[in-house]
Amino acid sequence: MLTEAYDTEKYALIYRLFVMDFLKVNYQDAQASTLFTETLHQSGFAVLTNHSIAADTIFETYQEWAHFFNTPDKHLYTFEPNVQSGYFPFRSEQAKGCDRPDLKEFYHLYGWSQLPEGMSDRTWQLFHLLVELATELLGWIEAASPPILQGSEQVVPLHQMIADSQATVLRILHYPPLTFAPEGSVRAAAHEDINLITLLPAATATGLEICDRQGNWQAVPCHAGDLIVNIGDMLQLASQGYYPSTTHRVVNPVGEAALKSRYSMPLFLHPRSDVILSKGITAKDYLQQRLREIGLL
Ligand SMILES: O=C(O)CCC(=O)C(=O)O
Ligand SMILES: [Fe+2]
Repeated sequence: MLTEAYDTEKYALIYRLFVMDFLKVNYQDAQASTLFTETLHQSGFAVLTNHSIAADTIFETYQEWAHFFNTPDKHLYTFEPNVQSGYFPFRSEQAKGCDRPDLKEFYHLYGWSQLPEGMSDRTWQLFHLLVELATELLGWIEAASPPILQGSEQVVPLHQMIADSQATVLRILHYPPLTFAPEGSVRAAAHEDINLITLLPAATATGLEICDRQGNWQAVPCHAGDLIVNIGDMLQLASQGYYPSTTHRVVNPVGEAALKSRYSMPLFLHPRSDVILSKGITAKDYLQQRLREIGLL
């Protein structure tokens, strides 16, 4: 009887999610965790509104990084492949299976990295707020998961996967104005994220699209204050597909919009490198293989 009542309630929520309020979940809603985990299970993707991170903090962080990307000194921070921390110049990454580089430059900031000189600690504040929120959301995901994700002989529970992880990274991205011929490249070609979950505060411009279950590209609205959450391949693997990773891309703008930079800041929540994601595969081995595939190693 209990299961029946629960199922009816759950289906009402799913109905609300897909028919009335497409994939949006209000963090303050009493049923937020149920809605959130259900949409992630169905589509690997959710938009969180009314969450704890102030739009001003995000906007001011973008402003500081716009300044960084506009100075030649950024090259002093160029990353070393074995560390993967620092500045990644324009056209350094291409999506897995794609032979053309993306039209972006970015900076990778880990908990143990250094900020470029002269920057305030606002980015660190945002980093810690995002990690805190990501940890809470992963807790929701774990609680709503089938037993395999709550710990088994092979796989530890999700909250243990991220304990003391040094691999979580904030990627600050700049997509420059398209004042040149893109030669078949796009801002970010279709890909899936490598990590467990990604938290993506709304970018400064539209362009993000996700591939829905029918294989159609859907533009993701870009409202300041929204936080996009998607599942990455590591969680898809560890959950044996219960949480599917979402294919997404960033398309090239046309007209006036092409003359503007676009900034975005995904936080990639990673497990500790020794964590076993699936039989015989550690997070470290998995990540190394993927970094080679996208040209960063
Ligand atoms: O810029 C965006 O909106 C998305 C970036 C992204 O998908 C990535 O860097 O993995
Ligand atoms: Fe991505």
